[in-house]
Amino acid sequence: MASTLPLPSFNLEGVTNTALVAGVLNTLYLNKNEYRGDTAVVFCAGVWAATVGGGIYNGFDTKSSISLASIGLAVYLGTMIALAVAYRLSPLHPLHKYPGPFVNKITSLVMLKMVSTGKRFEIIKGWHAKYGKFVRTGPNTLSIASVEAVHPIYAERSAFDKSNAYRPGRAPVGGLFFSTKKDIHNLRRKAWAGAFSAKSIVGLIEVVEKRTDQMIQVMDRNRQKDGSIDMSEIIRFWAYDLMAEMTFGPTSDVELMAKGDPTDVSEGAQNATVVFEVLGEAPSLFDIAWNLPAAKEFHILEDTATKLMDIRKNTTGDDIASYLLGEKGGERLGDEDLNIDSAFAIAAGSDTTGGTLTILLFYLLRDRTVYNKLREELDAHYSSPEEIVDGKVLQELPYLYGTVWEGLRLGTPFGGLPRVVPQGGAMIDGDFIPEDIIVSVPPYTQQTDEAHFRPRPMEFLPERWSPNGLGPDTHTDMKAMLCFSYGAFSCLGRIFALQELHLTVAKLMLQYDMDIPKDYDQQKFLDGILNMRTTLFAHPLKITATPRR
Ligand code: HEM
Repeated sequence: MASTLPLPSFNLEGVTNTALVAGVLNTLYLNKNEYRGDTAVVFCAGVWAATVGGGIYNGFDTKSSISLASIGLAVYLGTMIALAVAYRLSPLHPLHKYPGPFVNKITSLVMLKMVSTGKRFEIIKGWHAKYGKFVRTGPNTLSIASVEAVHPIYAERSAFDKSNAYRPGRAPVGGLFFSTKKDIHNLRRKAWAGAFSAKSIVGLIEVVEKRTDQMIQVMDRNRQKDGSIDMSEIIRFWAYDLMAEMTFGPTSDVELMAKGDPTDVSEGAQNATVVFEVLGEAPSLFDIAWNLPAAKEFHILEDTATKLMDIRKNTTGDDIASYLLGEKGGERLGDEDLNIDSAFAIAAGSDTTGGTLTILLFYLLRDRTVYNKLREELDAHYSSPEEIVDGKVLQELPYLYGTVWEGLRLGTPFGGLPRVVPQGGAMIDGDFIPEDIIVSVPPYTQQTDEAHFRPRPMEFLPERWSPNGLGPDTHTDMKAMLCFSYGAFSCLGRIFALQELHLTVAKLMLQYDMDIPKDYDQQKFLDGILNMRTTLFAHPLKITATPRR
């Protein structure tokens, strides 16, 4: 092969040997050290350009120098890829004994592609059914379908840090959600905690009441000629308006229910969440993507939040911003952190609740027995939506409580909650897992497993949450519910979200006779649920809703 190249063989040999050695050394280095994707691209481009320059300097023509540099780069990258593949498949790899799809053991790009389908939740569940409790989902990642794994990974004091899947490309590190180290994250969480105290929640729930009343008006206004209403969009707009007001108080002018979404704030934010979720499987690619013109998309919500925060800074109020700005005591966050955290507040509370509510409504409306039982329970306590004055009391209504938890069980938007095994490794459900391995417990697999929820784990049956359950063989294991996660990084809005869902479902039920249109394709709706830390609905939910009085 060398004789066909227009290069003196000693140079070709020199370059290939150097590239080979560099490839071996770099593989050894990268096995223990992190690298940034964009830096790697710049490094390779720099070495390639320097080799071209060196060739020209040594008297070769440009074409020969480019060939020489390209061959060198190919040998360098080829060596690294070959060594990585050999190591990942060899018995020397710490995850060698764990089963999983063959190609997943070689490259994390398979997971990236799989996550981008929006069906990670179902695919992972299928893998656990095929391979068992521990599944090797990537070269260095394990999915562990086990209630025993939840404590060591998420809940204990020694629980693990978040993985690089949370590293937001090249964004300045910071922000509650994106702080991967527990100690740094703890400090930031303190700034937030007051916003969700029992006292603050009372004020926040008033916003839910007001916005849900507005949603009812919008539903009436947006009823189509055939009587149907597109609930996916209305719920998305409701959730964004609500969270923006909770975050910025009355200074928020995110009014999607009133004005629509001409600048695609809600879609842009959802797309950004999807990109974060997908590229989180290959953080080095995220570094590269961050520098591309398309990265504008990531910032639509942040730009909106920055503008609103600039206005909000000039006033005071009882909103989430008041805690981040240090108005209620505590330290004020720096400007960059304020912008990131306020954008995150809107995304964290809107897509999650909106997606869950949409899926909950679908299941509730399609089963008339479930629907009628809930209606009976609510009618026995209230004669109109206006009579509901305390969202907390609603959680004492057993059927409503079961309805909300079934919605959370089947509608959870988080596919995985990846964490890194700390130095020295850790015992997880009887297995010693070495340090630096990325582990996660898959929420949907756990929440729909017959071992934890029986009978009929795939069915929406609110009774399973009541004391008598679905009969003597009922098993409902709250510990298997990962929808809000556990421990240091768990959902701060959990108590609020539960009240919000109870209140909204109760108000809609008391306001309307609701149903799913006869010709609505229910299977298409289910097939179109795409979960990527946010829930996209490829086939929007349509319902009918006639005022009851
Ligand atoms: C059904 C609704 C919701 C679900 C299922 C949900 C679920 C979650 C989960 C699983 C996490 C942890 C994610 C991870 O570790 O990757 C999380 C974090 C968080 N959620 Fe929620 N959430 C919901 C609603 C809300 C609401 C309404 C708010 C605010 C009002 C909120 C605020 C937060 C915050 C601030 C965090 C970050 C906590 C931290 O990093 O310390 N969530 N949520």
